[in-house]
Amino acid sequence: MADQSTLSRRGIMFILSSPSGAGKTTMSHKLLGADEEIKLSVSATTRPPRKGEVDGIDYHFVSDAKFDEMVEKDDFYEWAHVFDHRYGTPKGYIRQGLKEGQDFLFDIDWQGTQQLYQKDQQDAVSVFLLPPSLAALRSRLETRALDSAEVIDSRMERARNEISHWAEYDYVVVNDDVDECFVKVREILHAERMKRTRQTGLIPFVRELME
Ligand SMILES: Nc1nc2c(ncn2[C@@H]2O[C@H](COP(=O)(O)OP(=O)(O)O)[C@@H](O)[C@H]2O)c(=O)[nH]1
Ligand SMILES: Nc1ncnc2c1ncn2[C@@H]1O[C@H](COP(=O)(O)OP(=O)(O)O)[C@@H](O)[C@H]1O
Repeated sequence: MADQSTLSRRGIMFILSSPSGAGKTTMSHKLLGADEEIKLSVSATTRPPRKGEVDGIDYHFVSDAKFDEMVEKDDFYEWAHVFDHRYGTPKGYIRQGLKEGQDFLFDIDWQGTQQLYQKDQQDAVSVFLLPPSLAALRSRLETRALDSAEVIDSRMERARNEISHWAEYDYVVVNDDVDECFVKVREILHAERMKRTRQTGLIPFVRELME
């Protein structure tokens, strides 16, 4: 007798986007800590590490020359210019992992989201986080205290442009209270795992059921 959790399914590319400071990193860390079935897709970036960020865990921090070389060798699933730097998703093990039922979490912007959808629509699920207000967004960037005033100003300028892409996402969640937002993000992931089209183990299960 199979119980549903043992039925095979395809993995999900679970994408979290938001304007900078709205809470993607916070939600990602909570999700990775609470859910054993999802792994972070670690991006490569030419941006310098922030205090507390670890190479290979938060990002692969690479030089401009190394990033050029990776683009040249077609090492990226997708890449984009964001702010003054480049960010990209290394191809690596993602395709194979999805086939084996591994879920991946992507903390990427709207440009990367569009590219992933073009490459693999069936496995992508995208969630856009909104701040409760622009004043709250600025205050979060200031409280995080990891960027200079100049960088914060440029991130606030970009916020309106990023927010304008909200309607391209499957789900939109307002991150007002952290815990409430996290419950919603988890519910989305749980429900998406149950989608009939992802559950490749259903056909043999139902066949056996009917015999
Ligand atoms: N397209 C794309 N965007 C990325 C990737 N990695 C990170 N980003 C986006 O780049 C932006 C800046 O990220 P970061 O410098 O870490 O600042 P944050 O917005 O405060 O987390 C965010 O919108 C990220 O979602 C990637 O691999 N591809
Ligand atoms: N719902 C929330 N209420 C108050 N502060 C929050 C909330 N969500 C995140 N934060 C704080 O806001 C700052 C920016 O969040 P972060 O997750 O780094 O955003 P992003 O990754 O989208 O740039 C962090 O200091 C984080 O602790």
